[in-house]
Amino acid sequence: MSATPAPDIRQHQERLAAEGIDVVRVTYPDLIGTDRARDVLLDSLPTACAHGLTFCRAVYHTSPQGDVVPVPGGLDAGLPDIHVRPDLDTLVPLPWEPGVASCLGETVDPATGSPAPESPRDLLRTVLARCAEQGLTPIVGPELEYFLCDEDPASPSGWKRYSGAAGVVYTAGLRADPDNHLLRTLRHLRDLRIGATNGNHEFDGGQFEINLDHSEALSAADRSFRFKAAVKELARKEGRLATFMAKPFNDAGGSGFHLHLSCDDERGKNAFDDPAGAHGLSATARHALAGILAHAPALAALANPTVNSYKRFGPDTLAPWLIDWGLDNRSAMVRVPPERGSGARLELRLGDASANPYLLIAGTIAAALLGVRAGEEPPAPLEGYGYDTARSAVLPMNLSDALDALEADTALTEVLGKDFTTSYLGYKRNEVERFHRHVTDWEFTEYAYHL
Ligand SMILES: NC(=O)CC[C@H](N)C(=O)O
Repeated sequence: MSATPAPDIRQHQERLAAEGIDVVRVTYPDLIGTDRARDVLLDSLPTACAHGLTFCRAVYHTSPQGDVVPVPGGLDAGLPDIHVRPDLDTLVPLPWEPGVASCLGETVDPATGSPAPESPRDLLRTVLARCAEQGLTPIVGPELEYFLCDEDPASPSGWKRYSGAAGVVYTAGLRADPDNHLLRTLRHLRDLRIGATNGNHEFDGGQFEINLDHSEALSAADRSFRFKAAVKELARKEGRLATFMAKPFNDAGGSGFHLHLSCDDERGKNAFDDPAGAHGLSATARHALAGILAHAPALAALANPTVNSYKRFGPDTLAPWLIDWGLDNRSAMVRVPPERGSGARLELRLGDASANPYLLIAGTIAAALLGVRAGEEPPAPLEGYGYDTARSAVLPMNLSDALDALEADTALTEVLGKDFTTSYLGYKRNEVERFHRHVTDWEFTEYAYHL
C-alpha cells in the first residue's frame, strides 16, 4: 500500500536521500532496555509513519533467549499487535553504517490507541508528568561503564576481556587500550549526537566509562538507550562484544550506571540549590534524597534488574550495597558532589549498567518525588569510608528480594502504575525461576567430584 506522504515526511525523505540514506532503522526499548528495531526502506517510510510498524506485543514479554514469559496482555491475549510509529524528530545517520539513519519509535496499543502499558519510555513520561504537577523538571546526567571482550575459543563463554586482565585505572591511550577502542567509540558517539562528553579506561582490564551530558530526563534516557545500543553495535563491527552486564567476570569488579540528578523549578532555576542551606542543598534536594533512600530497596529492582546485578555489590567495590549518603563520598549509595558552579545535585551510584535507562531514571525520579511530596528528611551523612553494616541498612542482596520490596512498596508502585508493575514483576520473577532451575558451572566444580 502506498500512502501520499505528508509534507514534513516528504521533506525528511528528500533530505535523507540527499545524504545518501536509503534505510531508516526504527528502534525502541523493550522491558529490559534491549533495543528492538526494524529496518525500513526509505521509500516505505511514509507508510510506516501513517500506520506504524506492526510487532507482536510479546516483544515486551520475551527474554533475549526467546522465552515468552506468561504475563497479562501476551500469551493469554493471543499474542496481539502493538504498533511502532517512527519519531522523525529523532532521526540521525548511523556514523558507522553508511546509508542507514536511526530514529526512535513510539509504541501504541491498537486496542486502546494509547501507549503500550509496558512501554518504558511512556512510563518515564508518566512519572515526569507527576513531577510537573509539583512544578519540577528533573535534570539527569548519566555515566555508564562496560566491558569490551575479544573472542576466545579457549574460554567456556567464548570471550575474554579485551587487552588482557591488567587494569590501568583512569587512563586513556594505548597502554590499556592498544587498539584505540575508546577514541574510535567517542568519535562515533559524537557524530551520533547523543551528548557523549568524555571517557576513560576504568578499574579493570577491558573496562571503560563514558559520560553523557546532563539534560531533561526523557532525553537523558533516550541518549543512554542509544548509547548502549551504539557501543554494542560498534563492538560487533570489530568482531568484539561490549557488555553492560553488571558483573561479567569473577576476577573483576562490576559496571555501574551512575545518575546525576537535580531538578529545575518553574523558572528554570535549580531547585536543589540553596547556598544558605546545609551542604548547599535546598529543602527540595533534602526531601528528594530522603525519598531515594527510603525507597531504595524497591528501587533496586529497577536499578539492579538481573540475578547477576547483586554480584556487583560488596565491600570495597565502589558499588554501594548499603543505604546511605555522603558528601563527596564514593563509598555511599548517594553522593553529593562538590558544587562546581552548576548548583547542587545528587549522584545515585546504585544502578548497574544492565539497568534499562528508562526504568532506572523513572524509578529514581519517582522515589525522589515521593520524598518531596512527603517532606521527608534524610539521616545524617556517612562520614569516612562506608561499607559498615553497623552504620547503614543493607539493600536487598538478590533479585528475588528486590522484586518483593518493589511489590511491597505501594507508594512507588502507585506512581509507576499497576499495569507496568504487574508485567515487570511477572517478567523478572520468571527470570529468577529460570535461573534457579539452571545448573551452573560453579555447581559442577563444587559438587561433582566430591559428593
Ligand atoms: N569509578 C567508579 O566510580 C567505579 C564504579 C563501579 N565500577 C560501580 O560499579 O559502580
